[in-house]
Amino acid sequence: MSEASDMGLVVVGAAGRMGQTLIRAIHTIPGARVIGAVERADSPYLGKDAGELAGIGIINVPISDDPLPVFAKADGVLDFTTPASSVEFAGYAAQARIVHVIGTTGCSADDNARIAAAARHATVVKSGNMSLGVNLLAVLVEQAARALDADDFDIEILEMHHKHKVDAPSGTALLLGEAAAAGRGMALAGNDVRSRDGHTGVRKTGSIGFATLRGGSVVGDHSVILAGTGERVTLSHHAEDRAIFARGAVKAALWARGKKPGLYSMRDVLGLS
Ligand SMILES: NC(=O)C1=CN([C@@H]2O[C@H](COP(=O)(O)OP(=O)(O)OC[C@H]3O[C@@H](n4cnc5c(N)ncnc54)[C@H](OP(=O)(O)O)[C@@H]3O)[C@@H](O)[C@H]2O)C=CC1
Ligand SMILES: O=C(O)C1=N[C@H](C(=O)O)C[C@H](O)C1
Repeated sequence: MSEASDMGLVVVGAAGRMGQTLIRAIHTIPGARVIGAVERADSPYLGKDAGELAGIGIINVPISDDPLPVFAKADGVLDFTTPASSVEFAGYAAQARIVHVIGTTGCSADDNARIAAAARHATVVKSGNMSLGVNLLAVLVEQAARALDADDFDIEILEMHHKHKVDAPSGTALLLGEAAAAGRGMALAGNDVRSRDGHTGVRKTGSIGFATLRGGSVVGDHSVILAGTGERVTLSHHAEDRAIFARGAVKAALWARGKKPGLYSMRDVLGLS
């Protein structure tokens, strides 16, 4: 049963894997309701009911290709789409002065700068992973990296995702890399090794390596390995259901409602900062 005070949310990319998972999640969470659903102009799903597509029955929200009128009547937007689309949606969310939760990964430095600029007017929560478990893992990784010296322990990050994923390393792997770098008191940029092939030479002390696996239907597996001489510490997270990301995104939207414009992280939302 929805209330007049419920947060009205628009799901962009409503027909996608996360879009449909979000529609189902919002349906079960008190205080939020779906008031709009957006897809690309040439989507075969335009005009279809977003609830029916997501398998929860008709919710009287047709999928539209025109974000502006939908954003104008919304309190927030949940966005798991593509980097270019998220930059565009950030501009519209800023115009409408609403909450924008961004789960999209693979954003360039330029994309992130544009989103940060939009966050002067919109309340933006952006994270490479919206789950409680991964954000707790990031805190643990930071602590472990701080406790285990770079001269004694090498940090490698391994991730596996389904065969449809288009970006690498995953947003989560990069988030965990940032946490490890913060624990070591250094920047990730310039210390990351994103792939290895051929005669690479020996490992550079203090670098953070990434390895990417893709296949099948894996929702998302991440391991941070701290490898010493004669011992290894491995900190891992295994996502079994996309609902963990969707519930985190709705939690972020409800948390951000009424907060002043700015760029926030899931660590802020979860009180783990
Ligand atoms: N932060 C987190 O916790 C998580 C992040 N993600 C990230 O979310 C993103 C989406 O993942 P996933 O759902 O698997 O991908 P999908 O490809 O299944 O879904 C993306 C959807 O967005 C649509 N879309 C693309 N551009 C636009 C646009 N301009 N306007 C409206 N709709 C658009 C796509 O349509 P079309 O297919 O027609 O192009 C598609 O339906 C990825 O970057 C992924 O890494 C995923 C899970 C968790
Ligand atoms: O594309 C996905 O599916 C996922 N993407 C995010 C990432 O890049 O880390 C989060 C999650 O692992 C699923």
